[in-house]
Amino acid sequence: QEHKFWETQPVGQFKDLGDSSFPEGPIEQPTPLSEVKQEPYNLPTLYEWTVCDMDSDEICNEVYVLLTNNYVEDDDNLFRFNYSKEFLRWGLRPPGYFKNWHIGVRVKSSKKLVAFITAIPVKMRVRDEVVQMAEVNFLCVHKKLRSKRLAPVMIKEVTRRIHLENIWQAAYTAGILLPTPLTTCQYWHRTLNPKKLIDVGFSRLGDRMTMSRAIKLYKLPNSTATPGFRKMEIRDVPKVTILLRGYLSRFVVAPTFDDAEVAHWLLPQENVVDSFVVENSETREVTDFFSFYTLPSSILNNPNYSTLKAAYTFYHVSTKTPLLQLTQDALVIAKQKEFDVFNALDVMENEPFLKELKFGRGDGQLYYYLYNYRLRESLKPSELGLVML
Ligand SMILES: CCCCCCCCCCCCCC(=O)CSCCNC(=O)CCNC(=O)[C@H](O)C(C)(C)COP(=O)(O)OP(=O)(O)OC[C@H]1O[C@@H](n2cnc3c(N)ncnc32)[C@H](O)[C@@H]1OP(=O)(O)O
Ligand SMILES: CCOC(=O)c1cnc2ccc(OC)cc2c1SCCC#N
Repeated sequence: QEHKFWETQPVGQFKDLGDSSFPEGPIEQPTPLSEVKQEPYNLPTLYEWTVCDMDSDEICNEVYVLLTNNYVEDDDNLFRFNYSKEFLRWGLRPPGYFKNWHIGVRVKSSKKLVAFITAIPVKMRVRDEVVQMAEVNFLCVHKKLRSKRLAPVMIKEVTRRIHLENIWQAAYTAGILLPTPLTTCQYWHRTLNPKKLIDVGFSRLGDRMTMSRAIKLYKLPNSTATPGFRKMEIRDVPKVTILLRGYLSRFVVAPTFDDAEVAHWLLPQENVVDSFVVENSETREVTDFFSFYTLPSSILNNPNYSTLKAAYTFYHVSTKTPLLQLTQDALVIAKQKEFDVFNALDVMENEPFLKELKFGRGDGQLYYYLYNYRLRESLKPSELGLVML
């Protein structure tokens, strides 16, 4: 099928699939910075570029409102992601971030924010190479401005600004198939509130499954089981950094985290990210770690519910406590915090515990992509150590 824009981009092309004669690595070489386009790409006349300063409560709110009404919906239009303002501030301002990579489009006359795209810097390891990349996310065009080829302009503009920082690779995900996925991942869902998921139409009662049986099926203990399981604190950062770096070195593609990045991404923040460590009471050693992030969704067209409270597994490391038990404890915490569902991708070593802990396979795929970087063949999800928001 035609990809008029993506055919022009340095990404693996569908026509080249199966041709393993290409070398692994960058597809295009860097351009001298003096040759990178200095001025922004042209927008249609009525629109103008704007930098969205996420420190400003007013602008952060405009971004929040645009995404709340126009961001990703599932195929059955049951849900639309409802990233919170504090989540957006967290996700978009990691150490070393660039304000002018938080790009908006406004209507010149009304100043209404009608489109958005972001990038953040990440040091990504691909096999044995650490490559400075950008993670591109939150691409959104207002529903009223769809199918006007605005997205390619947004993508070219964020690419230009990233190039100006002498960065030539990027990573991104999408729920749609584009040229050409690094890997294809599967969502899995662990029901915590069966009644609500049935009422909203996500889950169905099988013919032998009554509501009370469904509630019993998904019941969880009232407290965690692992001795030494506690909330992560700032004093844990150095040990968690060592644990996480060690664990992520197992995967073909994974981000590298220094202490500052672990502190940013993994220290608990209410309604944004929860993280736990297992500390051995004798040795004081931190042996395991688990985290999940909070991403609610608006429930569309339902008379009884407006919001789905969803937790998403983030990064975790198990060296002593079995991952199954660690995840079970995270489920217990999520249930205590009244999450309705606990979501996970089949990346890293997640697949084994998913089935054991009564996760159901979702019907949505998540495709991972690299920009301007070719791998000889696509990866299995278990070879990927990257979770994107
Ligand atoms: C070195 C640095 C490099 C940095 C850049 C790296 C690359 C970063 C890439 C971005 C990563 C973002 C990751 C991310 O944010 C996470 S995925 C979430 C994307 N956002 C949504 O789904 C929100 C709801 N949808 C919309 O707002 C619009 O439908 C969007 C804006 C999605 C498309 O607006 P539209 O009005 O529906 O469509 P046109 O403007 O007419 O444009 C159609 C063209 O856009 C291509 N398209 C559609 N959806 C795409 C998607 N999700 N990725 C990439 N490309 C996408 C499509 O294939 C076609 O090109 P083709 O003709 O070649 O097929
Ligand atoms: C109950 C299980 O489904 C979801 O949690 C959920 C919630 N909101 C969404 C909004 C947009 C959306 O667009 C693909 C999907 C969802 C999903 S399923 C895929 C995410 C996961 N796990």
